[in-house]
Amino acid sequence: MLSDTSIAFHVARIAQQEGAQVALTSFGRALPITEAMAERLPAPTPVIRLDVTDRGDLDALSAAIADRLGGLDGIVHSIAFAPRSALGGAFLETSWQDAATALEVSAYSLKALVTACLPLLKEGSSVVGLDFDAALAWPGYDWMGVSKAALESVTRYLAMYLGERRIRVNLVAAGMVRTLAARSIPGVDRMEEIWRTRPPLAWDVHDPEPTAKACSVLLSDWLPATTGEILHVDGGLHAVMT
Ligand SMILES: NC(=O)c1ccc[n+]([C@@H]2O[C@H](COP(=O)([O-])OP(=O)(O)OC[C@H]3O[C@@H](n4cnc5c(N)ncnc54)[C@H](O)[C@@H]3O)[C@@H](O)[C@H]2O)c1
Repeated sequence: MLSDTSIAFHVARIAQQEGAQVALTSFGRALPITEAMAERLPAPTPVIRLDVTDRGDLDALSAAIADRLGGLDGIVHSIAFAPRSALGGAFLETSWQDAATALEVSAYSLKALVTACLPLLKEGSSVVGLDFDAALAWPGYDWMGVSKAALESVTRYLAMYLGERRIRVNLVAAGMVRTLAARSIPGVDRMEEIWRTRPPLAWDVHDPEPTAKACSVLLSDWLPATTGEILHVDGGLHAVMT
């Protein structure tokens, strides 16, 4: 998480209010920011270093979690990144290298994170990722949109391969939430306008709570037979043509 607008901040807050113990991950220059944000959460929250593209960080992850929390019942993947050239309308010019960075950090990382944590995950564990509806092409979302389509597919494959261990893997496809990452997408004003005017249920881009609550439900044992699912939390926008 990069600020108290981050979706992950609110997932952590609600999970703690519901009785969960939570650890956060962060890396590089964001690490001290995440540590400062952790202080604002209702309960003590360790921060573990993790760059999802760093093999060493991934290899050290399960031992660090076991050390700080003693075990693991759930994972929230709230991670995405695309280089500037992969967003904002330059889709036809984006190099493979920049597209590959978006795909690795935003989609392959779900597999990397889950397998790194696998020694700790047990029957009934739940993995939840943050998605942005990839059934459509969005103005300016470009290779991040392609990465979300990949994330949706990675989720279905993880659901298939982890089902026999009774580990669930699902996504929350959220509507626009005004976070630092969202504000950095060129053309985001047009996207926000879509959410201000078109969903059947009124949608507030300043309110991450509906998204965070849905993550908590998927983390809990209230949906024990649901996996490989994409739960839309977007005011119903995905379902209508208005
Ligand atoms: N904000 C929205 O409108 C919206 C809507 C739907 C889905 N989402 C998704 O929600 C998730 C969280 O986004 P957010 O809007 O809260 O923004 P955010 O900037 O708070 O979260 C993105 C996080 O990704 C992390 N990250 C980037 N590269 C990483 C790497 N190599 N290793 C580890 N972590 C890395 C950043 O540190 C940051 O904490 C993302 O997957 C995003 O695509 C956001």
